[in-house]
Parts: sequence; C-alpha cells; structure tokens
Amino acid sequence: MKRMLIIGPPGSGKGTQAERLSASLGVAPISTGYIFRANVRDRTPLGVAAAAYLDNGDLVPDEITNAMVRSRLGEDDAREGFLLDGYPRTVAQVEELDDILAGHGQELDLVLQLSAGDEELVRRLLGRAKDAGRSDDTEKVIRHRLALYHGQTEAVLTRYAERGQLVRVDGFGAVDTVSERVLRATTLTSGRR
Ligand SMILES: Nc1ncnc2c1ncn2[C@@H]1O[C@H](COP(=O)(O)OP(=O)(O)O)[C@@H](O)[C@H]1O
Repeated sequence: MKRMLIIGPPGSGKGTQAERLSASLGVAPISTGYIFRANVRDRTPLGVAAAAYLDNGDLVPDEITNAMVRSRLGEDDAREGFLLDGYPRTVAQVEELDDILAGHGQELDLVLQLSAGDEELVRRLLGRAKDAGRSDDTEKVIRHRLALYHGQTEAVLTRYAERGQLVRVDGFGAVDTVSERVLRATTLTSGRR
C-alpha cells in the first residue's frame, strides 16, 4: 500500500487514523485541512486566501485546493507514497487527482472510508472544540461542514466504489479499536490489485 486516500465526515477521526496509518505504512501523511490551517496561522498568501472559507466551514475553491495538492504531490517524499486526508472532496477534485497521478504514472492502491453517524459526529466535534480551539468547531459551522460532506463528498465515494477501490471502515469506537480495523482493512486488501 503506497498510495491511499482516507475519506470521512468531520469528526470521524480520520486525522488521527491518518497519522497512525501513514506512520505504520511509512508513507507521507498529507492533510489538506492541516496544510490550510498552518498557512492561515502563518498568514501566508495561501492562508489569507483560504481563511474565510475555513472559518465558515466552506470548501476552499477547487482552483486553490487543486494547485496546492498538485504541488505537494510533486515533492520527493510524496513520489514514494502518500496517505491523503481531506482530498478529494468534490468530483472535480477526483478528476484533478486522476490527472495528477496519471502525470506521475501512478495509481491509487486503496480508498478508505471512515463512517460514523451524524449525531455522534456533532457530539465529538463539540467536545473537541473545548480543548483544540479550532475556529470552525461551533455547532452551526459543524452542521454546515456535515451538510457539505453529505452533499458533495459522498459523490466522491460513489466514484471510487464504482472503480472497486473503496473499503469501508466503521469509525465508531475507541481510537485503538478503529486503528486495528483500519490496519486490517489495508492488509486484507493488499495484493488485491
Ligand atoms: N479538499 C478540500 N477542498 C476544499 N476545502 C478543503 C479541502 N480540504 C480541507 N479544506 C478546508 O479545510 C477545512 C478543514 O478540513 P479538515 O481538517 O479535513 O476538517 P474536517 O474534515 O474536520 O471538516 C474544511 O472545512 C475546508 O474549509
């Protein structure tokens, strides 16, 4: 497993699972949300362009996001393998990723979907807001991010399911339990392609 995506609604724990899984697979962890937040914090031109979208829980426009991911996937470490967390989130981004990978002569090995119910997600995110201090963790913005997930990102899952690349993992439960499921899903499917 060298090139993977992890897709899940806000609060599904995909960031935590992505960190663990990329470490155990030895591939570059690439989180678009993390990259955006770091740029907002450092007030870079990218951060200035993206800040209002993040605060409102809106998707950053595709042209900005696509350019950022294209450049990150062109770096040396990512050429060896990556786990992308937070991208693609729209069908247009799926097509962009197809194009980027085709340009490198690469293909995806697996797409992991981490699932959880909406009420559990809202509960977790409101809990996190108290200690993590993310500016997009108010109930109104959380519900908006969830609505965008259902409205836009589920179509992304359909695309990968049609290609036979999607594996679904239940994100309900303790972090270690979910990590075991994630690892099992990647090892069970390795060698499939
Ligand atoms: N692929 C993307 N396309 C557009 N915006 C993105 C993308 N990835 C991240 N973002 C922006 O960063 C924010 C945080 O993303 P992320 O850390 O993945 O959090 P979550 O999944 O909890 O909403 C999103 O609400 C959005 O504003």
